[in-house]
Amino acid sequence: MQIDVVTIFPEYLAPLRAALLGKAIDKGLISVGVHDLRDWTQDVHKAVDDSPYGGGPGMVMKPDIWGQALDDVCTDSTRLIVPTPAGRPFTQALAHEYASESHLVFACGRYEGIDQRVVDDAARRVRVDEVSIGDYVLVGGEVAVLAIVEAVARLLPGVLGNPKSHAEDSFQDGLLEGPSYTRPEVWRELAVPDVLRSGNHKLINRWRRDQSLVRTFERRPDLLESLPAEAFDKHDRAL
Ligand SMILES: COC(=O)COc1cccc(COC(=O)c2cn[nH]c2)c1
Repeated sequence: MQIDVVTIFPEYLAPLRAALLGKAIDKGLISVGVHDLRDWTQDVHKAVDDSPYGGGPGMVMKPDIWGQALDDVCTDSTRLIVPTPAGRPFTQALAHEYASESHLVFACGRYEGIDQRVVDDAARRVRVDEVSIGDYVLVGGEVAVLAIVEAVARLLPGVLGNPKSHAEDSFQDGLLEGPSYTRPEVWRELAVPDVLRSGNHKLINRWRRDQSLVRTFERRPDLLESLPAEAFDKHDRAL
């Protein structure tokens, strides 16, 4: 998979080459290109933003600069992803979709955002997703790109040590992951739940499922509502 990121802060993307992703890059599973948007400016001030039409605070990123950058970086098979607070939610399902793409391009917005015509024009040639990683406002898209790229890269075969660990991902069965424990058996007078040391895997799986359901009900009831009825067996309903 080829990943390209266009940003005015290329150094912000340095962590992409560290650790997990660094290994994936070394193995040739992913190749990452980081491009400085200012490389496409012609003026001495390398201006990338201007005042918003209609007035209002802040600045908007200029369409002409972005247009040239995306013309050079995108290809017909590109999936263009623009992190924005106004985007549709980035979810584990979308991470799986992105993991099957051959070329992801990320456009990092700053200030009050990118002139909307950049997205509208790009959508004439490539698939464009404006996605949100959460209901809060960051200063720019770079941090969101780090989060999205990590969520996608870990799904690629060969990137994670243990391929089975996706199967137990939170959201994999639409529920939140329950609590996990490791040695010691008692720590600061807190003991590991007995069932986990029983060796009875039928009971253990049942207990883990119950923990997931209770945690999801308590923390993310919205996730329960979006699950079909057949997702719950008779024991679940008894909870
Ligand atoms: C068309 O897209 C744009 O104009 C994007 O512009 C901006 C402007 C400011 C900040 C950001 C970064 O994204 C977030 O803050 C964000 C994403 N998820 N949750 C918060 C992007």
